Amino acid sequence: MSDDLTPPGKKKFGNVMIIGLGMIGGSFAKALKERGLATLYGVDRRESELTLGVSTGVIDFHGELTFDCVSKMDVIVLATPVRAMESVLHDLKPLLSSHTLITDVGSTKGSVVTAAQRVFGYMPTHFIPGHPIAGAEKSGVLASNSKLFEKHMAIVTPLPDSSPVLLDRLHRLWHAVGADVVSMDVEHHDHVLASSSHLPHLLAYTLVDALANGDRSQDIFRFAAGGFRDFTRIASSDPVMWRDVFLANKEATLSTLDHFTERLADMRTAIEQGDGASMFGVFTRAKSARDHFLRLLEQRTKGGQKEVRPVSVSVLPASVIKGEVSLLGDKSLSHKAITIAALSDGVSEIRNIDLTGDVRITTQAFRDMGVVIEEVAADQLRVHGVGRRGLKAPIAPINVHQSRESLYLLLPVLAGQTFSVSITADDVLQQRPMSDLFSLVRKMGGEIVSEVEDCLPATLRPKSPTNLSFEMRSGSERLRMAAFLAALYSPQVSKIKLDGQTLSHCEVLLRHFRLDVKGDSEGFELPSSPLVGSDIILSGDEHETIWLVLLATLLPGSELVICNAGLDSDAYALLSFLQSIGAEVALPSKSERGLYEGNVQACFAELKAFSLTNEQSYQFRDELPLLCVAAAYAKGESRLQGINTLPYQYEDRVLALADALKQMGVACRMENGELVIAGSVPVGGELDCAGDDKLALALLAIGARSQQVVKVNDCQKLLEEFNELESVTRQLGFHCQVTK
Ligand SMILES: NC(=O)C1=CN([C@@H]2O[C@H](COP(=O)(O)OP(=O)(O)OC[C@H]3O[C@@H](n4cnc5c(N)ncnc54)[C@H](O)[C@@H]3O)[C@@H](O)[C@H]2O)C=CC1
Ligand SMILES: O=C(O)C(=O)Cc1ccc(O)cc1
Repeated sequence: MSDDLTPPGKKKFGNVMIIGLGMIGGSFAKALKERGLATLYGVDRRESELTLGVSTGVIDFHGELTFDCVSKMDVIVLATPVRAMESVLHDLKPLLSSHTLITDVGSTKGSVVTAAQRVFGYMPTHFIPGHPIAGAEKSGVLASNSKLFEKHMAIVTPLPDSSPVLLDRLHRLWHAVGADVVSMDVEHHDHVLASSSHLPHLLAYTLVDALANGDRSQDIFRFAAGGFRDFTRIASSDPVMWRDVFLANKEATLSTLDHFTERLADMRTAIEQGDGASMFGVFTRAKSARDHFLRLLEQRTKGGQKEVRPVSVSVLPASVIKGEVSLLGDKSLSHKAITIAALSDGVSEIRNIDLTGDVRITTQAFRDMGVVIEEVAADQLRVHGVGRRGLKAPIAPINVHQSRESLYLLLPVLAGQTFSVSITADDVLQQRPMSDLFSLVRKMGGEIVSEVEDCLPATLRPKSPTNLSFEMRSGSERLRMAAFLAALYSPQVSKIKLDGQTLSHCEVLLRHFRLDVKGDSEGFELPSSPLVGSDIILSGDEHETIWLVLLATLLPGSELVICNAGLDSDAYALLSFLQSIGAEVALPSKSERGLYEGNVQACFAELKAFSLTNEQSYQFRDELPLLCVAAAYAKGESRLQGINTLPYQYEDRVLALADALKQMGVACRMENGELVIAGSVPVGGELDCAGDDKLALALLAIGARSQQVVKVNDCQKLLEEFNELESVTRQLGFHCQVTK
């Protein structure tokens, strides 16, 4: 019978007996009872716990280990200390029938399975062990809490012969009290828990005992600060329970204790020798690992739901842009700089770096693989590079969450390491084919396996690398950087053929870190030589630069100077195109590094209508929404060809912008894949960017000279990507007002 089809009059899980009505048994009973899911019977060797159990509403009835009582149970839960379970099973054996699910909550699993095998001579199919990963340092039925298991994990450790129907019931039971259920094999469970739970309890008990019995114990406890209290809370746990755990999980505890003892000895040596660098390395890695772990835990306990508060941004018309600004480095450049610095030999200082949003994901991934990364200031990092092959195997899969940028940088780097590693992502990025990237990894000679072809999650296995020869079929800057990183692992020289964009930040960055990248618009040759740690100041965000230039062009009276521009050839070409249609823009000249670096200046100018060829539409695909706004304010009819041949995400964005223009009273239409926009003054009003930051900036630009205020909704992503929006616009004297 399925547990969901409960007959009328019977509770969902029927009769449940808890043997050992202490803190955990009591909490489980209370959770089921409060939810009306079962009739609860308690058994305990202490009568007082049962009486308290009934009077505080934790259970319905005293139970008994008699045939009459046991045979009517649907579920029996063993919740005594682990070493008492064998004698309980012994008492139960003659009373049991195979329809009853027997499970336990013990902190060790191997010993419970062995106990059952000793009692029954085999592992009964209806005994399926379990373990909630929730608890406290308290004990006894009065400490029970019906919410204890909510949003915590419950591990089940089925054996090959376990009854599938009863296993399903066990899952449902834990799920019903709010736990997330995971399945694990017994041996793995005991090793993992030995490290994550048993060792910390051992250390806490030993520390308190060592200090309590030392010479200065009075003062040590008198002057103990919060750290001591935090570290030793679990030394108040029940001694019987923990003695049983260490007797029951001897081998796994010894192995994690040995590993820890070695690391403690290293730390002792570091202190003895005054080796601050080693200490610093351990402390930074540990801090970042713990911060990361706490963030994950917080996400889990919040049910994985980040609270998203809708944000709108309004641009107030009749403003001007006046003044000088420096912009923060863009996020994609920030990801790249961290990656290259981590793979360099030696220390790099990166300034003007954007450390917000998903840049943290790339940073964390390298920290998880042993790179020490210090946050010197809000926009400055010091990266202690470990060399191209110096990363250490992470203890868990690398998770890129929702960041494609992190994924494209990390995958080729991981494929070049000598260890096996898995890489995963949040649901939105999982199961999305990324054939270009996976094929790049295979071209480097890497082995990558995934359940769904060319999708995450995936596992990389070390293989001997081959010389990379890669032809880019798109102008994607992300893939270009991925290919350059892949080239770092070729035995000799790599060749990368390009399609489009002559100069990008990718090769400029690599050259800055002393890699001799040779190449031109056709393609590149990269040597297999080390990267050298270097200091760098990242130039200002190009997309924000172009947006500000457009605003200055549209707003009469504007005079804008952006001091720290660093334009690649596409950004330079786009600003030159704006010049060609009438914009008054002064551009910096080419620096030695090949970028156009220095000041960009702009002031008001009247724009002429223009035509974009198919090729130009593709080249400017990232900035097409801004060009559509330019067309809306230009005199005459502009034509943008080849919109229907763009990759779908760019086409969608242009079409969304065309809709917004229509809504603002600007005439535009599609004619054979060509977008035609007739310049006129937009009306103003409320628009929605559907969470797209690039679209949001363009929609705000529509409001530059509109008749009424333009308010753009759904701007959370925009503020995440351009978190200086308010401060920069305020500094330049025009107002973007953020409302939550
Ligand atoms: N305390 C915690 O945070 C967690 C404990 N566990 C596991 O849960 C089990 C119970 O732990 P707690 O509830 O914390 O302990 P507890 O001390 O609060 O409860 C244990 C109960 O078992 C009873 N008991 C002992 N021997 C018995 C026997 N032979 N027959 C009948 N009753 C007997 C005791 O009288 C007591 O009421 C242990 O196996 C422990 O490893 C699992 C997860 C968390
Ligand atoms: O009190 C705490 O922080 C714990 O660690 C609780 C705990 C104790 C034992 C377990 O098997 C599982 C969880």
